[in-house]
Amino acid sequence: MPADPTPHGSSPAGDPAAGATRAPAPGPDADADAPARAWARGDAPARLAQTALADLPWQVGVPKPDPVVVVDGVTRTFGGLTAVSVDHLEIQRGGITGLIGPNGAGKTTLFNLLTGFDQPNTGTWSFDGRPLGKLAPHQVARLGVVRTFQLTKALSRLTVLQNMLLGAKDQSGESFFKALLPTTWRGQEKANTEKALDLLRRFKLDAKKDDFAGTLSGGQRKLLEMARALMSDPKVVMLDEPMAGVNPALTQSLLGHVKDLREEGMSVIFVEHDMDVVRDISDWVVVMAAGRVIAEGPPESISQNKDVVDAYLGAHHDAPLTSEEEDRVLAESRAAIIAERAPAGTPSERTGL
Ligand SMILES: Nc1ncnc2c1ncn2[C@@H]1O[C@H](COP(=O)(O)OP(=O)(O)OP(=O)(O)O)[C@@H](O)[C@H]1O
Repeated sequence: MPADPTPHGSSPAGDPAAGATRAPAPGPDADADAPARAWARGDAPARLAQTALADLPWQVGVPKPDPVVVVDGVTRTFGGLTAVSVDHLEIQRGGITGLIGPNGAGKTTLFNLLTGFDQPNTGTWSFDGRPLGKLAPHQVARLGVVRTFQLTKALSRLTVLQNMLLGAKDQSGESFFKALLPTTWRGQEKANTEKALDLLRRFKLDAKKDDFAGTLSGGQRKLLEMARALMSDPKVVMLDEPMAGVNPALTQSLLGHVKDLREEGMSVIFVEHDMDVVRDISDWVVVMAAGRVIAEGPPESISQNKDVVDAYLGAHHDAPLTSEEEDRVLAESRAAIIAERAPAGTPSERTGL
């Protein structure tokens, strides 16, 4: 579903035309110690993330109080096309960050780069201060950054439980030395199976554990992907369009699961086109267009941002046509039909008109 950039919230800046670089300065009562006090009070993670982000200016590249992922100068080109060009981006620890943007903005490519599924032309990025460049996906996952895919990658010919076990951090065959000690890996396998079954219960997939993943519905596959991602005890979970193709009944359940990840202390970055979902669960929203980050801020700031509205309108292919556009399309169609009839035969012979 294409994102709807129409304003829904109200901007503290009071300026609906505020562009990406015209973010409000921190308010007079901006309080640098607020996040630390919130931690000390033992506030719920959702509240902590919101407190940490509350007084930040809505500025592209704005430093976060406690960044878990930091991206610097990352570019990726395909031939002449610059798919990603991100100067500086920080993701706040413990928050849910929504990554939005029109089709082709570079969101999935950025996900691919950050998780080792693709390599950039330039740039560096880090997780918890540790550079992640040049690492393979399984190494990135082992460090604590996992992802799901827009089109789910559940292996159809494996059972649900087998799919889960593939997500486990310590596979029995992973280490040659462990494989030489059957008791170690049997114990590990048992622990992994128990963990998988726990997660399947939590995601209400336990009754399907012996079914082939190929028999699951689209929504159930999304749940399976999320559950499998949790098998490796990640710190950062990156979800690529987790709600796409999911029926409304499962949407609420998926949204609940995403919020639960934050409650358990994980940082979530998710790509989503449905702005209702973005508004509902994001603590912070990053907007990309044509490979660049064009805006950042809390959800209510985004639909007010002129650059964001322009980016979406520029790419909004399914907006209703204006009457001028309708006339133009009709004229082009008529011209095409006439051209088609011209070379040979009568209209009825060629087109049935
Ligand atoms: N492997 C590739 N080869 C060539 N071009 C690519 C490749 N992968 C992505 N692109 C191009 O890079 C640009 C960014 O694509 P990307 O899939 O990252 O966008 P997106 O924001 O995730 O889009 P969507 O919301 O439609 O999934 C697009 O123009 C796309 O066609």
